[in-house]
Amino acid sequence: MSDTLNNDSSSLTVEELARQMRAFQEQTRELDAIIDSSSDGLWICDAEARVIRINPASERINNIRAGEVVGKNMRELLEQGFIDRSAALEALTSRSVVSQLQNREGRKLISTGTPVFDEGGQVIRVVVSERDITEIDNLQRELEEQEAIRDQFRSHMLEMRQADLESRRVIARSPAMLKALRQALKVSAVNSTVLILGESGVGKGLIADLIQKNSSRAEKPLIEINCGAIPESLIESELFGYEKGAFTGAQSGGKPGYLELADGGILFLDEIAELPPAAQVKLLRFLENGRVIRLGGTKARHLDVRILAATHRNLEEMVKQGSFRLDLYYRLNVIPIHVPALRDRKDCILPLIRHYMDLFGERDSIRKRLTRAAQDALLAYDYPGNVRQLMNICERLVVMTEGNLIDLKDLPAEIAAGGSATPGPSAVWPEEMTLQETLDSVERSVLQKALAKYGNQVKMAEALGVNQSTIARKLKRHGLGTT
Ligand SMILES: Nc1ncnc2c1ncn2[C@@H]1O[C@H](COP(=O)(O)OP(=O)(O)OP(=O)(O)O)[C@@H](O)[C@H]1O
Repeated sequence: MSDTLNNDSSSLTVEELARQMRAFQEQTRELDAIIDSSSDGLWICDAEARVIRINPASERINNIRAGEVVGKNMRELLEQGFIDRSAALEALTSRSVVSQLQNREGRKLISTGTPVFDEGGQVIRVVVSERDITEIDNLQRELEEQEAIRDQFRSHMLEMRQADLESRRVIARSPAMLKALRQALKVSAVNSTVLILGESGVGKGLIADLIQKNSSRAEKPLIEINCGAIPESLIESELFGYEKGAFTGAQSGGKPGYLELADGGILFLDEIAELPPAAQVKLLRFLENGRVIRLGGTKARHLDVRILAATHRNLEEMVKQGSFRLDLYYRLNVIPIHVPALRDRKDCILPLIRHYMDLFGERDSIRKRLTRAAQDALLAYDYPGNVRQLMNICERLVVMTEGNLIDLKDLPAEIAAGGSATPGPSAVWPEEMTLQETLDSVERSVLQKALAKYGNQVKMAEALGVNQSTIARKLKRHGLGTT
């Protein structure tokens, strides 16, 4: 004891031993914490493949308690069918890192066995880590299913569009619409980019179809995409395609974009004003050099695609406001075609109504006619939704009206109101007229309208709420004749 106390070197050794012991205990605690907190399962086996330890994640993943396997040999566990493959055994045999895909308790695991060597090169341990990839696998499958659905939807849309095209006829009577059609036919023959402008529902899509049908690319599909309907995050990959692994969820083999699909044909970019800025840049590049690089790729593909674009927005105004690129606007606006609003081509209204009433009537085997009053009201209406709205009105009238004759009362209220409205007394007082003169003028105008509508005094009296003798007297005074 005194030796130890008096001998400096031996007392140092004791302290050093104690310090080393503390350090060792600390390291062991640290190691325990790492092993126990790992979300991957860990198995530690000795050189004979006997299980020394498993961590809580492994207990969870395999649904076992450590006590059930610790002390047992992996060969034993394999024989008992407890596991179907052992990464530990293979790592021991091959003396190298081994990864295996395993199915356990309905879950998918990746097990990696790593041999641990001593200084002499002898294997002293094998550490096996297990990762549960069931969720990742499910997500991957879901993604692939989503992609497949999207592809199906895409080809379905193309098929529907093809069928739709075959049943479409362009009705045009007014000079402005005939001019637009002539322009469309003229540009069909060339390969220039065309920008089709006009309000929503005027028939811009129909003009694009007409150009395609009469072009040298008629045998190739017209691929149409609505730039406003594709989510902003997808539009670039949809348009330009992507290479394998370009982003999370990308199909493993990569995918061609609509531009590639339209190679040799025509791509119709509807609602072009909604194209996000990054896609605007890429489209401009394509229009300049005819080349496309898929997302995540490096290889440029040369494509022969004619571009038709359409919008109901004022692109010039958007350029001024900085929301649309001027250079792209110039590239697209090589040949602009303006499709007039329906209210600016009243001559087209009745032929369109006839066409659609026949079409829907034929479809449902119903034949209906419009009264004169209903026709007048339909002619006087403004059609903010243009031909698309007129089409819907016709369908509703054919399907919903009782009997074969469609009258004013059968029309939607906003249209009937416009048609039946006899102008009320003018709110503006013409200053050169006396009150009596103004009243007389209004009375005359009302009588004229009622006369035109009913044609006889009895019905006029009924409609205007006076007796027939009053009507006769007033007609005489205004010099208006009746039966
Ligand atoms: N002149 C026409 N003759 C017959 N049908 C027409 C005519 N113009 C438009 N239509 C029909 O009206 C509907 C709307 O037309 P279209 O989709 O071409 O309009 P749009 O201007 O492209 O509309 P949006 O800007 O909303 O895309 C279509 O069903 C189309 O067949």
